[in-house]
Amino acid sequence: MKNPHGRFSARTVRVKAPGKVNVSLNVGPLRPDGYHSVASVYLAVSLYEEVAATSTETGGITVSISPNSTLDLDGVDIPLDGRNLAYKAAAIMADVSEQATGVHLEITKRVPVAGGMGGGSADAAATLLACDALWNSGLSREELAHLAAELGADVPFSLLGGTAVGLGVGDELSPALAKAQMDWVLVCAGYGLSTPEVFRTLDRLRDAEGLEVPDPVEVDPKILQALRSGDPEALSRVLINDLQRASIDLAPQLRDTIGLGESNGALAGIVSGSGPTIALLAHNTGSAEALAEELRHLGHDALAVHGPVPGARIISDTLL
Ligand SMILES: C[C@@](CO)(OP(=O)(O)O)[C@H](O)COP(=O)(O)OP(=O)(O)OC[C@H]1O[C@@H](n2ccc(N)nc2=O)[C@H](O)[C@@H]1O
Ligand SMILES: Nc1ncnc2c1ncn2[C@@H]1O[C@H](COP(=O)(O)OP(=O)(O)O)[C@@H](O)[C@H]1O
Repeated sequence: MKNPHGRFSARTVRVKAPGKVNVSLNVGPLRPDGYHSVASVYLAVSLYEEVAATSTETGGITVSISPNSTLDLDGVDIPLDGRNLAYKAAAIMADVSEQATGVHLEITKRVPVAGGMGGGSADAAATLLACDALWNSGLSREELAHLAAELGADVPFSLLGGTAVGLGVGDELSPALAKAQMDWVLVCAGYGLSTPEVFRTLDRLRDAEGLEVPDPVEVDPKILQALRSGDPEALSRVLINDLQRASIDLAPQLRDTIGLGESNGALAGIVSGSGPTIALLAHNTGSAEALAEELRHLGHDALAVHGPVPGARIISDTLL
């Protein structure tokens, strides 16, 4: 953007986007495109990534990680080049924006990396929205969701937020009703699991059993009833994640973490997405905070969160 003196003036748009927990995740067969058909109920939770997109005069896309990130990123591999999901999001927005400039993306990481909570997807969703504002692209939410689906199966949900059923590869979303806030404790592992490897492990375990894989996959209506009624006890009885056995096959200690949470008052525990983050459902906010405190006392990285929360949104827009 040019100021009244014809000089370039930079602008920063800051967007926050939530991580997610899969309250249910049913996995169908492997499709010819390398993806699995899924039926999932997504819940956006109060752990947010932030992306600050600043226009630059030099052109090109650069990415950095903010020192305000709350994660311990020592030894964690986050590519800062064209493999970064935020970079990819800015690149596809630049392709469709007449007023695209160069852009620097500063990412504040709070969602565990390769944790099964869609942190990279949240960065991509936040970047789509930030670049749309920065470059006055004027895309509708629907058009942004379409671009989001090109970036990854989980990206459209981080744009939408709330509670939603995801079909297809998880990108065909329909909002679901949730009457009340649900309280959870996230237990973060100090390592990541690769999503494709977890899916491959599930296929291997299923092949060895020789049982038929459900096709098409469907969401259990009891999940939606429990969310509609806002009853955490009812929800705790129907949580399901088909990937959980594969994540536990790769990281057997996850079973103990779920057991520890349940023996310390959680209603139920589940692996979030492909893991290794464990999501423990609590009775209410007070019991979630007490459980997180107890697990931290026992040496775990535990955090109380709630959901549903809204999807990606702009938090500031500043001319520098
Ligand atoms: C498992 C889930 C559950 O919400 O989340 P995470 O645990 O990654 O957060 C998602 O399905 C992950 O979504 P996302 O992380 O966006 O996946 P993508 O980047 O699109 O795909 C990475 C790889 O995962 C596998 N994949 C992903 C989605 C899907 N429905 N079937 C698959 O088989 C494919 O091998 C694909 O190449
Ligand atoms: N912006 C990003 N943040 C984190 N990881 C990213 C990002 N862009 C690309 N990646 C790569 O994607 C992998 C999975 O990322 P992430 O979204 O954190 O996990 P998950 O798919 O389990 O939710 C990481 O291991 C990393 O190599």
